[in-house]
Amino acid sequence: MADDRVPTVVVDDVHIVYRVLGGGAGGSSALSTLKRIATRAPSTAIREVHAVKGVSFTAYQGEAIGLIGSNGSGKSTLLRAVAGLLPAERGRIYTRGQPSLLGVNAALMNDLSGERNVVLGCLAMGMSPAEVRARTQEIIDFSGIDERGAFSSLPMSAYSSGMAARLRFAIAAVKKHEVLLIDEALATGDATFRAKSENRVRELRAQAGTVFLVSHSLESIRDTCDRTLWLEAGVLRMDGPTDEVLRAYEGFATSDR
Ligand SMILES: Nc1ncnc2c1ncn2[C@@H]1O[C@H](COP(=O)(O)OP(=O)(O)OP(=O)(O)O)[C@@H](O)[C@H]1O
Repeated sequence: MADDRVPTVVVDDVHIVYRVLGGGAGGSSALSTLKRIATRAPSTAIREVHAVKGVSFTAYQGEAIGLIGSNGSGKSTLLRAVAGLLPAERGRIYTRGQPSLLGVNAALMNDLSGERNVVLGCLAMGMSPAEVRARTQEIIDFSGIDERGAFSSLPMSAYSSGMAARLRFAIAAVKKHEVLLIDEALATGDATFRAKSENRVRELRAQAGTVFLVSHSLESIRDTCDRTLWLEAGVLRMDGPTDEVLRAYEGFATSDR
């Protein structure tokens, strides 16, 4: 059967390893350091964390893919690697266009007003100044930050974490992304905003992009994604239709492990 789907992300046997200073065997106390210097032994104070272990999958245009798994299973790490922010130790990641990572940590400037951050964020995403001017109000309205006062003219440092996350989401979601990576963004904000942002994810998906969503809210994943990847201890345990994967994951999460 001919496959006419367009691949947007190909992850081929990817391993990601963090190296942490000061966590190695042999200790990092003054005595062990002195011993090492005296014996000229190489420093052992680097510990490796093998966060993603041989993960492979292909994502296609028009798909919304959920990423689930226990705490520390490697979901955020994999997303950051797809965004090009972390190098793969082994294996390869191919992407169509530059994926945009929309995380709760997306960089905005705390000292600047929400409105100025909208302008900065849009320019950074490659929009023209005219386009930015035309869409600034729409972004602020979508974020809802002005619903309880003129917060858009206040510095971001005056925002609650939910308000800041909503503004970040509104900025990133205004643009059509070939590959949009969302890390827990939908978990922030209140129920009304969550419903709005879930709708926006559906729209982005309809515009033929690929959306990845990392969330601990299985409800969000169920409502937004038709395919789900389940990571456990860095290993891809299951990749398939959301309903099937969630059923297996729920069984795993409630069983005695
Ligand atoms: N900057 C870092 N340096 C060292 N180790 C890290 C770093 N970030 C994550 N890790 C480790 O990598 C592993 C995977 O972490 P990651 O944050 O990707 O998991 P996650 O599935 O997103 O977790 P959660 O559901 O808790 O957000 C964990 O063992 C974590 O301790």
